[in-house]
Amino acid sequence: MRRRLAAGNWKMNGTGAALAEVTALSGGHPNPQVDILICPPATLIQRMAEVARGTAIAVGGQDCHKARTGAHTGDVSAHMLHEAGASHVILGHSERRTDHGETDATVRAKTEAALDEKLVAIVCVGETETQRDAGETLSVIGTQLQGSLPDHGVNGATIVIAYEPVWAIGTGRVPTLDQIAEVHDFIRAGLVDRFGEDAQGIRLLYGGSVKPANAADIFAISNVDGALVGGASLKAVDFSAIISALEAA
Ligand SMILES: O=C[C@H](O)COP(=O)(O)O
Repeated sequence: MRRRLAAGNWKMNGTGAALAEVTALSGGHPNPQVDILICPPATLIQRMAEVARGTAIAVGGQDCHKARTGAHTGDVSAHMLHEAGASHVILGHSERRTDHGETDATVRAKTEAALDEKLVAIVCVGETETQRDAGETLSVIGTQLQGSLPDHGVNGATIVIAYEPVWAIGTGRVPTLDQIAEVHDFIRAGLVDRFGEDAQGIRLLYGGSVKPANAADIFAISNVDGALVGGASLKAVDFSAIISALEAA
């Protein structure tokens, strides 16, 4: 049985004042029936880890470099994230793929670096609207998965997959429940085909305009084990409602 996961991606939002949201969230969920993760900007990871210590909230990064140390101005390594108190890292988010030209090979190298540091890697995949309209969704997802995941060390304790249709991120548009189910079933089958029965333990998150109002319907879908939430994770009141929906699913 996979323990469900509510993950918040704060993206480039949040300064010190936002740590109050973590305190509010932990107060509302002292003993949650699901895992809760927040991935703040790198500048807040250490402080958030201190605020979250002793609570049920885990803290993660939004990216890492493939190298452990070195001359890479502006980058943060998996080793540094771990040392700052992170237990997870989001990799291959479509905003990284677009803004920073990250390829599947880049994501794979970063995933290997994360696993080396015992960070859980949340590997993101998703099609653009053009690709969906062209009927390419499953082939795009399959290619991204094949290229972004290492051949070894992939199981439910090390990897989470987030399916995020690019056109649904921050737009208020959400695929139909059948469309989400189709992709999640496809991802599960592909993971089991490549990694064997261990892949049954890998959690699959849906991401893209998840809100309190649509969370319950999405969480009722087979092979949806939680969500990667952007905008609605910034305020404890919204994220809390999504967590409660996941607990009830
Ligand atoms: O990582 C999170 C996703 O990009 C979803 O963002 P959103 O919930 O604001 O659409």
